[in-house]
Amino acid sequence: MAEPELVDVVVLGLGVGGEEVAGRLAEAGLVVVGVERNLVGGECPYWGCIPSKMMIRAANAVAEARRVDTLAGSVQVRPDWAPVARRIREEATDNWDDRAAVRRFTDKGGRLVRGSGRLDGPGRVRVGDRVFQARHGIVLGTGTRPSVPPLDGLADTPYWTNREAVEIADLPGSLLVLGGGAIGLELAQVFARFGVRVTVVEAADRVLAVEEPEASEVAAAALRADGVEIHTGVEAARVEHDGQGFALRGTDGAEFTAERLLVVTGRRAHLDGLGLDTVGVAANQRYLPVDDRLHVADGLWAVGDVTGEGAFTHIAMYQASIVVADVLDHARRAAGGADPSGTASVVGGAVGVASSLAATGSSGSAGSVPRADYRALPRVTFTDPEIGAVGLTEQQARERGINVQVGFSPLSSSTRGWIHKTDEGGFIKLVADADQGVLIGATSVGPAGGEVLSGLVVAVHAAVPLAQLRHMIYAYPTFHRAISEALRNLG
Ligand SMILES: Cc1cc2nc3c(=O)[nH]c(=O)nc-3n(C[C@H](O)[C@H](O)[C@H](O)COP(=O)(O)OP(=O)(O)OC[C@H]3O[C@@H](n4cnc5c(N)ncnc54)[C@H](O)[C@@H]3O)c2cc1C
Ligand SMILES: NC(=O)c1ccc[n+]([C@@H]2O[C@H](COP(=O)([O-])OP(=O)(O)OC[C@H]3O[C@@H](n4cnc5c(N)ncnc54)[C@H](O)[C@@H]3O)[C@@H](O)[C@H]2O)c1
Repeated sequence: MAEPELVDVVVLGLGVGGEEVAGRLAEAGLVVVGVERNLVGGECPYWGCIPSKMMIRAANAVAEARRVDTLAGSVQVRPDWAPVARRIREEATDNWDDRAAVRRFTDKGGRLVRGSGRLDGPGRVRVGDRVFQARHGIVLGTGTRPSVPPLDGLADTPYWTNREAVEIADLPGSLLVLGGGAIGLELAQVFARFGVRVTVVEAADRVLAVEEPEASEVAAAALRADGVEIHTGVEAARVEHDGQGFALRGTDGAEFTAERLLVVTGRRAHLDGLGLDTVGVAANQRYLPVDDRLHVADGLWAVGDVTGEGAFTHIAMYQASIVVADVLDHARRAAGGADPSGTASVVGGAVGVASSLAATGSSGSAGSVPRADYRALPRVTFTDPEIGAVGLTEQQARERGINVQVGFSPLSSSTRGWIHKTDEGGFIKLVADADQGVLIGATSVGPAGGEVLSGLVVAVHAAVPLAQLRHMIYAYPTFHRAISEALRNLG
């Protein structure tokens, strides 16, 4: 067996969260090995947020141009996928090549080990026949993969996941989308706006079922207006592919056909084959349970989608800053004692950083390491209109026994909504804790729903008293001014 190589920290998986942790710890002077088996940067830049938002930007340009017909005369729009595919290939993903990301990491002092890593006992990671012993800890940021339902016939067909959908050079004539969640809705609207005949099949009784029912209604109506067929409450039973196209049959016998099938029915964490059992952590869990400093076990942290705290890039980045502060804190405290391994110079780097952080009050002692707080977790589904939400939905708040007040205001009744002609709908919905006198959740749907959300995130995060929110000045005529009306309607 190879002699273990002694390092400070090993980060397994260099997606959004892992790369951030590994890069910042390396910049802080620790000896950091980052292990990545695919592309440094992970799902978001190559097959997730960035290319999908480029697709959305293009599709929204098409839709906005068509709105000229209602507002300003007439235009003829002939959508073409070629510039979108080219932009994704050349600008977003560098043809799915991570050389720039690798350089970004190694320039910070990190060491990249390409391969599939697994835990090999406490503090140890194995990558092929190389073994690393991490003095200060291991961080797991292995992300997720599509969770594909075990439907009869599906496995043997050339179905798409988000990866194939993002990589296409040519559009299909028709597309079945299995799953009406965030990915399904965003991509369904894009393809429909480029002329693809799109059908969404969703098992729950509404699309985007995790958000407010009013948001689901607006999203469904907007997609239908773009020509998308939506079938909710349909349990898929089996799939067939005859070389030309797909047929999807529901348990009720309904059949849907299309040239292509996109399966976007959620994600599952990469935990199998990670060697979790070698450190006493159960491997058969859906996610890795973590505490508020992202600890999984002694000397073991997790970051990003694997934690199950919300599969969003901003959650991975938020958690990463906590992990960085906590690992540096551990390194500083370890350096305060004896240095059995004799890598004092490396630890000296960590001590330097940790103590200077302590001096500025931003980290450095256990008490000042920030703790994760997800009360004001924001999420935005980038359909048009955008669906922004923060904190609890009305139903979640009621299920917690909170004395709930709800305020609602349709965008169409605000001056800006009326001027804009928000035919696709939009609204502000507020969920307040009447006893505490603060907002605990909010939804903002509209042409700039994700941007309008920011003020509501501050309100929930900082528990700004309702009285103070009511006596704020909201610029006229903005979309966000609808918040003041929703506040007036709280009851
Ligand atoms: C289509 C789509 C659109 C999205 N849009 C948005 C959006 O608009 N906004 C948003 O906030 N979020 C969005 N997301 C979610 C976002 O992409 C994820 O939340 C984010 O990528 C999570 O980062 P992560 O570091 O946890 O994992 P990942 O990005 O999945 O990275 C994990 C990395 O670990 C590697 N890995 C796994 N196992 C091992 C192993 N054993 N050894 C070595 N390497 C390993 C993988 O190869 C991968 O590179 C979207 C996702 C998808 C699929
Ligand atoms: N804008 C963003 O921030 C953004 C965009 C895309 C994805 N994401 C992240 O990625 C995650 C995964 O997205 P997703 O859309 O794959 O998952 P999701 O969990 O959001 O939605 C999956 C949908 O598929 C449905 N479904 C599951 N099994 C089914 C079946 N057998 N038949 C029919 N429907 C079925 C579910 O009821 C659900 O509505 C999201 O939860 C989100 O965290 C974020």
